[in-house]
Amino acid sequence: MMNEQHIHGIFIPLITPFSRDYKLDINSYRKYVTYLAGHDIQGLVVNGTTGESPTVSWDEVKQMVQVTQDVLKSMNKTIPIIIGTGTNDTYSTVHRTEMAADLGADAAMVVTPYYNRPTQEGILEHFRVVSRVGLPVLVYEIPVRTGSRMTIDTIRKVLDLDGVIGLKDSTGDLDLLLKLTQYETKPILCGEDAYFHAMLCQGAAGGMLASAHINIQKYVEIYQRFVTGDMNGARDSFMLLEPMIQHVFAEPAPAAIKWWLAQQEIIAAEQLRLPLMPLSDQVKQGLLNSIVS
Ligand SMILES: O=C(O)C1=N[C@H](C(=O)O)C[C@H](O)C1
Repeated sequence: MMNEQHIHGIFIPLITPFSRDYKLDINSYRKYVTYLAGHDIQGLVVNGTTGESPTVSWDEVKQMVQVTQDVLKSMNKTIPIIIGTGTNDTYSTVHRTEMAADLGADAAMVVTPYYNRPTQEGILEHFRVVSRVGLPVLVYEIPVRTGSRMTIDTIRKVLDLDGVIGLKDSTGDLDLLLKLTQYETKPILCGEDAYFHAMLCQGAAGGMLASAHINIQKYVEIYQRFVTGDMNGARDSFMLLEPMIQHVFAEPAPAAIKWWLAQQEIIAAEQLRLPLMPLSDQVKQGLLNSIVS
């Protein structure tokens, strides 16, 4: 299982490949995970936002986790597996976190509860109850999707919970990060791709970044340069990625990532589940033009 020391470097939020008839394409998934595991990454996340979690069943999650474990074992790799278990219902989140533990996950990623508009106290209680399951919890704050936002005081209290090992911060709020990292805090991962370099500068421990699919090695290199003190090199390399990142998120993710993976023949089809739609031709062209090697 993971602990705070494991939260650093580049984490890949996995897509869920579908066939043309919208079924889980497990053969593509196997090939895709084999490809990813060949890189110097610190974690794989099944059933995150990039995995289209609102449209994926638990049975499909289970199949993907088992294949991920098989692939890693056959490659003799020990990359932690994090499973997205968060919902807006505390008790179903507890149940899914228990099932994730049974599947052998190394941690659960739990999003701030959405839709029911809980109070700060309710959000804290949600994380308190889920953290007692015993599977380490990575808290996922993404107000643009959840419609609910933790105050700095709530984030500190949530991070103080025993079973919580860190935060994935997709707020894009550098001031928040600065306030958190001013004092001793559990590790914080950047979850807002365009801010990766800026967040490293403000004390982030790494990133969980869908855009890293396009050039994993480059992201690993930026992180390595940063932690070894080559600040200018890290910044210059990241600047070259920025136009690509803009295109990846120009339309709802993970359309661009799936399209690119299908182009590379890493997965068979770029298929998304509705209501997500395929990438437009305009963004495909922009993305191709913006990719640097
Ligand atoms: O899959 C995720 O988890 C990610 N979430 C962020 C989002 O949904 O906007 C972006 C990040 O690249 C990965």
